[in-house]
Amino acid sequence: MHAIDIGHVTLERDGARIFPDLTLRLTERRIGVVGRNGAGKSSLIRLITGLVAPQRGQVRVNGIEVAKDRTGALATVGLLFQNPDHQIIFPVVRDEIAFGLEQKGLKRAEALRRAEAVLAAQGRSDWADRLCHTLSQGQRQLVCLMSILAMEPDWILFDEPFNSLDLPTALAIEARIAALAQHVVLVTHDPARLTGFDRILWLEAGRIEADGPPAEVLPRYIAAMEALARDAAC
Ligand SMILES: Nc1ncnc2c1ncn2[C@@H]1O[C@H](COP(=O)(O)OP(=O)(O)OP(=O)(O)O)[C@@H](O)[C@H]1O
Repeated sequence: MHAIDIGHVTLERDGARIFPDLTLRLTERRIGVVGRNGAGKSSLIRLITGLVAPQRGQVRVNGIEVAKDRTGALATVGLLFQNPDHQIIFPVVRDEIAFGLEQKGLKRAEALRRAEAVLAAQGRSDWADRLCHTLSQGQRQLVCLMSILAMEPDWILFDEPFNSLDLPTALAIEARIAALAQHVVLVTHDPARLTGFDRILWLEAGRIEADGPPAEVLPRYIAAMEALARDAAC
């Protein structure tokens, strides 16, 4: 069963209480997360990947307690950061994609073979020997996505993947996300990217302000943000 289970989670970081008591069960294929700056969206993503551990409560993804079983978590959940340069370690594309597979225990030759298979599946075989820093930001983001796809996780999380991309590149990344077979959780400030999604979570100061289908949640969210913008303009 594909499910993210967050049970009575309290999360504090450096003394700041981010989630006082969060309970959520997520099973849909396409889940969008919206909210203002500081609402807790990135913290939620970090909890689901197991990069931060809650002080109280549990986070399980497909039954794996992600903060404790790091190997299980890496095989189950992949995270695409907003900035590919926070993710890319290796100079050459093929090595970057193979790295996670080697971490997973694959022999180097097999990891490289799989990296090349992922590049071929994405129509990017010619990138294998490219230096990552010679690719554009959108292309580097695709390298990060391919590194995740190589790991074959059941869930892929995206933390504001469209920021600092031009419109055609953002649309291309959106189309790639739409085509993924995996379950997706996508954090974005742009509600237009979430219209076809199954479920939207609206976070507000560490609480769920609204949770439901896009047609129900997004118009309320947009209206609230427009009201805040009007107030700020006065
Ligand atoms: N390491 C930390 N130490 C202390 N406070 C933190 C830490 N990380 C996040 N916070 C606080 O937790 C709250 C939620 O932060 P988070 O980054 O999850 O929000 P966000 O919704 O992703 O915001 P943004 O849209 O600006 O990226 C904020 O008030 C932030 O200041």
